[in-house]
Amino acid sequence: MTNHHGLTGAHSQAVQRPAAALSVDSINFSYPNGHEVFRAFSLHAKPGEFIVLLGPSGCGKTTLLNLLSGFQKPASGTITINGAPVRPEMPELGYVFQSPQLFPWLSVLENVRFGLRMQNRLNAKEQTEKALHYLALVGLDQAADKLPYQLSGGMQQRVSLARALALEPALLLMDEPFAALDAITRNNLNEETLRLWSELGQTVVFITHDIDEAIFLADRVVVLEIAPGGIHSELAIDISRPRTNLDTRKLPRFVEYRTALMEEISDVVHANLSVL
Ligand SMILES: Nc1ncnc2c1ncn2[C@@H]1O[C@H](COP(=O)(O)OP(=O)(O)OP(=O)(O)O)[C@@H](O)[C@H]1O
Repeated sequence: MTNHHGLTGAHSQAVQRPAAALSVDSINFSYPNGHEVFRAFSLHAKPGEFIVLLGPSGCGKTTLLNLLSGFQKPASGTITINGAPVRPEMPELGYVFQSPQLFPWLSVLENVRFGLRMQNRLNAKEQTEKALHYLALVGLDQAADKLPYQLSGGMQQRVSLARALALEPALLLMDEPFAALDAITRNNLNEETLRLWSELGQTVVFITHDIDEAIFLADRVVVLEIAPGGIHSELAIDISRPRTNLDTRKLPRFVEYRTALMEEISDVVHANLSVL
């Protein structure tokens, strides 16, 4: 596909890092005020696995993502990506946050190019080409010259997904990326996320408190305890891929998983009513 930037778009380049193995081994973490969030917590993701962390508010999901990305350090224990201790500037890491966090004064294209520019990756023409490639993958190459305010919330979150993917991360950390969107847009972006993941193959750690979203996306759903806790339970999602909103969400097995996870979350909440 050639666009008015005179550059080729989707499917012109498919340079991917291999997916990352993530190991969290027996970490302990408390905030400076003494609030303990993790005690001897461990989590492992295989390369290419799609893990969803599910838990009620306050169980430590965001804290865990900050630890996984190296922004916070555990007091003890280790977190490694492909065997190397995690650091925020690792090229293997990509992030998508709950709000798109786009620069309002930069075009959509420049927002997606931004990380490549900051990391001095590629020359200017190649950066633009790569940005357009990932914009095309999220269906927004035609919006390259628009400013963020000209896009809907869902489109802005697509741009932020393209920005993360343009760095070709081996581990993509997604912190409730679609929580602020309406249900229809969220379902569409769930489908979009799976399509991109099946194409690009990175390891994904996705945080949500939405049970249906967790089942739809995951290879494995990890239910977290209220802090200070650990893993309450895990559920392998044995539903074939590709998954689509129309077909997958009505499967009897999907409904069984939903009931099972509602019970797990209810256990977590009822065991901790005093702290919620
Ligand atoms: N800077 C901080 N200092 C002290 N305690 C904190 C700090 N940030 C978070 N906490 C506490 O740590 C626990 C975990 O917080 P965290 O934000 O990771 O939970 P969460 O599961 O992401 O919640 P939510 O779904 O509401 O965002 C909570 O009890 C929270 O009050």
